Amino acid sequence: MSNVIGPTGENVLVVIPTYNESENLPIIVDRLLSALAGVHVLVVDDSSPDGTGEIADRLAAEDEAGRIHVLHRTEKDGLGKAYLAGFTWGLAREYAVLVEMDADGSHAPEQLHRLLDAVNAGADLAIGSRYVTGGSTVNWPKRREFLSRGANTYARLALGSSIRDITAGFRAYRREVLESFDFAAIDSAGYCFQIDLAWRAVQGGFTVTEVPITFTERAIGESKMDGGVITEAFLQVARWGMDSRFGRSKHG
Ligand SMILES: Nc1nc2c(ncn2[C@@H]2O[C@H](COP(=O)(O)OP(=O)(O)O[C@H]3O[C@H](CO)[C@@H](O)[C@H](O)[C@@H]3O)[C@@H](O)[C@H]2O)c(=O)[nH]1
Repeated sequence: MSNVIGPTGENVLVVIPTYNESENLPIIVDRLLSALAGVHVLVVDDSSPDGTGEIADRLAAEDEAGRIHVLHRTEKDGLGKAYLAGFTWGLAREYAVLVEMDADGSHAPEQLHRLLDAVNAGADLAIGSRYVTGGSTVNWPKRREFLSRGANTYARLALGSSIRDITAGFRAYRREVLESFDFAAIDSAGYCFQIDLAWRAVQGGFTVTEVPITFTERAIGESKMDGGVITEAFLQVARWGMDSRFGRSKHG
């Protein structure tokens, strides 16, 4: 399979969802464009009260190369909906690969090339994984790691999937993978969106590869994880597991 990505990330759109990330956003965008000067960035902001959206607009105006774009949404509507809006924007343009990355520095832009290398080597979906050999977490509270590992074990068993870090939020999709999904049928709002899309890719017959990354707990701001996110993931995964066991519709 031919390389679709240029040496400094040309043809790649990095979608960054933001809610109250005013301090983190300038840092992450600077790190990203320093690491890979050829990528484009799309910030999807849900009218953050702390002014993240305005900061994103300023960063976009200041980047003479026109690599930074901003999508403003009217209210906080969950990670999944923010990504779907970002993907829709990206798929309407020429990008060959669309990347998911958090704004808070948990995902190191300096490691993005690992995901892009995997795509160039043939992966349709490359997942930056904490739970394969070489992957790790730094400063993550024990409670969060326990929850994350538990969610991954549960998803593996319920779905019969072999992906070690199916909840990971640092990943690169070939555009064809996203084009194959019916976005209108994707109703996962919170972090189970990550499981949802990875499972759709597996069921669609795409090649999913995990590459090791280091996940570092945010230094600034707060996680948006809450009880609703956990309950949604638990129920959705149970439903998808049953669907797949009983041969019902592909997904969702
Ligand atoms: N636009 C928008 N952005 C949001 C929303 N909720 C969260 N975000 C943004 O999504 C990113 C991840 O949110 P966090 O709240 O920082 O996530 P986390 O708790 O650190 O969770 C991480 O681990 C999860 C479990 O592995 C992952 O599923 C998740 O993607 C993320 O990597 C951040 O950039 C945050 O601002 C929302 O409703 N709308």
